[in-house]
Amino acid sequence: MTKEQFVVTATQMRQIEARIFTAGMPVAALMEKVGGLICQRLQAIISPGKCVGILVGPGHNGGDALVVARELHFRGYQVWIYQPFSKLKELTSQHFQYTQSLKIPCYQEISQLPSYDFLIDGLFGFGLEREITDSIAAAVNYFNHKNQPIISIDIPSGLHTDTGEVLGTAIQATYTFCLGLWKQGLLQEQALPYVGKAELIDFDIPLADIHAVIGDIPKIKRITQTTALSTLPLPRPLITHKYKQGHLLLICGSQRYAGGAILTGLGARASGVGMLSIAVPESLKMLLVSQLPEALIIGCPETETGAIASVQLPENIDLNSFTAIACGPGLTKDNISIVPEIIQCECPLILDADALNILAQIGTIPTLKQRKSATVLTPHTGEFKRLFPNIDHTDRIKAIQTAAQESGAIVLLKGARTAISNPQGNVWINPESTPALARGGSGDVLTGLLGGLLAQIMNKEIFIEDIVATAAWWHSQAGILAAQTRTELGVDAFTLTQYLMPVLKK
Ligand SMILES: NC(=O)C1=CN([C@@H]2O[C@H](COP(=O)(O)OP(=O)(O)OC[C@H]3O[C@@H](n4cnc5c(N)ncnc54)[C@H](O)[C@@H]3O)[C@@H](O)[C@H]2O)[C@@H](O)CC1
Ligand SMILES: [K+]
Repeated sequence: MTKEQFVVTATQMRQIEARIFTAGMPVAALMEKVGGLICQRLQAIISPGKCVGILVGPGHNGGDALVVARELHFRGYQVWIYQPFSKLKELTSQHFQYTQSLKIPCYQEISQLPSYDFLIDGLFGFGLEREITDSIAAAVNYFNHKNQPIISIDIPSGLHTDTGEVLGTAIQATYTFCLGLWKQGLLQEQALPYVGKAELIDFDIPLADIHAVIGDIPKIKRITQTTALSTLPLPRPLITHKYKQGHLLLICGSQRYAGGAILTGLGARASGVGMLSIAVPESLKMLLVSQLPEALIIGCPETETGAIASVQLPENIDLNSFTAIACGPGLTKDNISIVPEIIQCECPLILDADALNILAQIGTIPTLKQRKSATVLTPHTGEFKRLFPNIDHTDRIKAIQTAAQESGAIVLLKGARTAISNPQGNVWINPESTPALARGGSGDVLTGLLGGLLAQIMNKEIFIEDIVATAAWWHSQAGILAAQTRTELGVDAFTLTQYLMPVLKK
């Protein structure tokens, strides 16, 4: 595993740190090393001679900031320090004393501060334990309103290290240099407006110490390009045929939402699945044939309102003929009997969109308990709340762990930081996405893509959860690539499907 994949809480980081110190690494030496690495990155961002304000807190986050202040001072930057605390931790205090002997200007009141080009935020790191209040809160708000770039050391001051919640107020960083290992809070959706561009500063924590604290197989992992591309493109043997490369059944669409079926189909197409069958209301059949000529389109009897009344498969085929089924996009809730019918299948099943709304209506847990094989639920926040009304979702990671455990399903909670949990509580977080994907139909594309990937892994040694994580990564990377070429407003769901392949070619 690479360091980029690990995610830690404040407690875990403290335990890892303690192991390194117990093993003999001097605390001051580590701070010096970290400060030096931060400086190297800063010099690439801030040109020489610029004025840099350094915000110094009472703990070791402030200590890091003081090492940075001293180094930038010697590298020819105009540095000043804002340090409003009466009591500092010992090491921090020593560094502070030295910066004062160097005559680096220091201020305690924001009213006295000179102007600046950049700000380095070393107020609080993972030691923040309560809300920021009073004059410190006022200072944080003052710096945020200045609209000058801020670089936060470890985590924007004011964010909860684990949940990403704002404790009182928080620095809105332009960049966050996360130290050593990714802090869980930086990957939580609510932290996003504060984190800016986040990068990891690796300071050589021994793998043995990481594993000793978070286990051999970490509970929470960041999805990275390396992990995603370890399964993509799915390998194909030289001698094979279409049915050996997966047979996916999509159950989707209605007269009201015909486009959802097409987009789901196009997502599935991009997965490379060997055979694609799509069950839609009979009246949509020709439309689907014209859009997806390679797919077997199954016209189903429809309700008066134009929804699928029942899934009628061709002769010699039943639900167990497929290697995966995905159900939901564009279904409507007009016929709720469709979900109890589909969950009888013995292959992996994805439930999305209206299939989730129906599931919420008929009872999530008792319905899913009847399933014998894997189920993947792909709700957005609104659907999640309907499915699991009793689960507090302030901490999205905890929420999906609880949901997955209660339901026995793999839960993929969509959002700016899509997160996935399996019933054992193992979590995968997608660390990169784009608001360009906040658009009708983009979830349908994900369902098709995921379905197609799931259908193909049956005889391969790939875990379902890993392929779910891969699908989330692939989908968001396609959105990012499309937004880069077409702007954030140019990524409609159809366009998105056209950028899935280029992600892999890149
Ligand atoms: N984990 C590691 O291995 C390393 C950690 N380092 C730095 O050390 C930091 C953690 O240092 P600390 O544990 O000293 O913690 P912090 O520097 O995050 O701050 C803790 C201090 O702030 C005070 N405090 C907490 N909440 C407050 C509030 N709301 N208002 C006012 N005061 C408050 C605490 O009493 C304590 O004195 C990391 O974030 C990182 O920057 C680095 O120096 C090097 C290596
Ligand atoms: K900070």
